[in-house]
Amino acid sequence: AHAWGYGPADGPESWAESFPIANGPRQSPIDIVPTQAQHDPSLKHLKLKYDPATTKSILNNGHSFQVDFVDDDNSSTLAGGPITGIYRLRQFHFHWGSSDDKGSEHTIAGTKFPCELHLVHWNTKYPNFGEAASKPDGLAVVGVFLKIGAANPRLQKVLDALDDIKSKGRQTTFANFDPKTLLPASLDYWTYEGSLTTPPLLESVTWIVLKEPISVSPAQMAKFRSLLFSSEGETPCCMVDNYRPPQPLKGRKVRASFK
Ligand SMILES: NS(=O)(=O)c1ccc(C(=O)NCc2cc(F)ccc2F)cc1
Ligand SMILES: [Zn+2]
Repeated sequence: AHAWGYGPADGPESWAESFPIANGPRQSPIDIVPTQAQHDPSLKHLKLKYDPATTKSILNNGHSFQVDFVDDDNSSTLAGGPITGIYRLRQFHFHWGSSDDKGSEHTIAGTKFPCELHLVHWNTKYPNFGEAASKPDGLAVVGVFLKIGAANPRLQKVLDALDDIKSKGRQTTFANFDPKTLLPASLDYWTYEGSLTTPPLLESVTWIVLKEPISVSPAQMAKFRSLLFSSEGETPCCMVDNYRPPQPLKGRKVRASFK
């Protein structure tokens, strides 16, 4: 079985043993260098349409926690931006650190943020998420940085559900949540062709990383860090530092939607 994690024995430095694509040509995350990104005036604005009624559940999957959405119709979709066609929202999740000086997967000119949100969408030209995940244009993930500041009331609704999913495998219903409330005022973004940042590391993701972060308070970060990687009954292991470090750009261009 491909048991992987973020520890010294099963972490990002050893993923290539089971997932050789880890050393592939379009791996994620990357360090985004704003001065080297090229403004592309042909990039469209992002069109996000999310229906809170599609919210299904919240799950601790042992690597992060995710809010899952019903994706059997086009109620919650992403279009425009660098992508062609319509992509359906499947789930969103986060990556974070054991302290506020690290935790994000993408970095901006070497700057790490304490947390990063990923909204995962799949291309409706394919029959389902699993099929789409194996195609070069199959997925689109919107990344949003979180920076330490005032408490974020919209985030709090998600964090209040974490007490019910403390350990790996725990899942509970979660309803009527609008992920748009987690987005910053500006939808300016950088975009590049990349991969899933966790095994199976498939090179099927068009990354759309928003320039403007949203806020999170130190107390709210403590809530993220109260989750466990471990299952109930196992030796408790805090869910922290569940981020992959930046990967080689290998000649890829990063485009900016803004000047
Ligand atoms: N951090 S990230 O946004 O890049 C990311 C997004 C989704 C997944 C995922 O769905 N994994 C499970 C999974 C992957 C598959 F490729 C097929 C099925 C499946 F469940 C992994 C990483
Ligand atoms: Zn992610």
